[in-house]
Amino acid sequence: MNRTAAPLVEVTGLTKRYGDTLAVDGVDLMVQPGEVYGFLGPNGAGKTTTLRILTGLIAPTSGTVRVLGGAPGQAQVLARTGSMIESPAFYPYLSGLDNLRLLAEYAEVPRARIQQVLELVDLADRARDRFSTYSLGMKQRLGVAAALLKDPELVILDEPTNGLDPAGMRDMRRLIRELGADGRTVLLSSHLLGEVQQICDRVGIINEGKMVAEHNVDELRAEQELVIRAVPRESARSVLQQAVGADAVHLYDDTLRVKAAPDRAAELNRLLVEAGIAVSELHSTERALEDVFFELTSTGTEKADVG
Ligand SMILES: Nc1ncnc2c1ncn2[C@@H]1O[C@H](COP(=O)(O)OP(=O)(O)OP(=O)(O)O)[C@@H](O)[C@H]1O
Repeated sequence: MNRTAAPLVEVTGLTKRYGDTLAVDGVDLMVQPGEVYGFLGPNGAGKTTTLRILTGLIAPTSGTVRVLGGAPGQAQVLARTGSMIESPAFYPYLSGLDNLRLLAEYAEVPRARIQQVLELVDLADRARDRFSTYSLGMKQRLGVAAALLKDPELVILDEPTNGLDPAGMRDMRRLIRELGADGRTVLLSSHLLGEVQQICDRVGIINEGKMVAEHNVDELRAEQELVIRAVPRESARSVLQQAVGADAVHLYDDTLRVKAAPDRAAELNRLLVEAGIAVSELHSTERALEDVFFELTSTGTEKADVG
């Protein structure tokens, strides 16, 4: 990630008011080149409103917004930005391919690019089928394909996995990770902490229009706990303490809780088994978004840019 280059998205003191509703309340947000940034918050937190402002669909009430060094909605900014805000609109009786052809013509994108984006989103095989026959996951992927037509530097996706079944979610997560690995900058919104943890480098948490925290995702991951049920328990505790440090292991009910990322589970399991300890349960705790909010808000509003 290039930290010295200018941020692709720079938002300061952003506010949007709808009548009496303050949908966005003084949000600061920076997205750096090459990062996958997750904008996380419950329904109604102000995510869609913020993304609509960033793509020039609506104007802010106050605050400054720079996207790719320009104002949102400017032609040269739009040319370098791909977005999918809410459900993408396509002609149901046209194929995915024909829908993309129309968009490519409008955006003056060479036709050869269409095949590339269809392959990127894994829709090449079904490209000639009518849009109306697509699963929701395929419809969303076509939306991402459309967003990628201009080969944009910045991709903005509003709740890209919303409403998808587990397989559809997995495909979409994989696709977004690929976009990030490709060096593209991605800003996505989600209400699912687990999803953001799997896809993003950094996460900004928004609640009731305000940014309550901004974190490097590795940090959030490090805060996760593994739950381990093993006998004899004291031997298990000492094996785990040797592996991850005494402070990172504690007893809760009749399980051991270990502050460690889920990807250490296999290694810890192996250490326990090698020490002759019987492990009957080992899983990571799914920290609910509400828990994270509770922790963040109970100690006052935190805003720490750790990127
Ligand atoms: N066009 C509008 N007119 C009036 N109020 C609106 C409008 N759009 C959004 N709001 C309100 O602004 C607040 C933030 O909505 P927003 O859609 O940005 O939240 P969100 O975090 O994207 O949630 P969701 O995932 O449910 O879309 C909500 O209280 C919503 O009701």
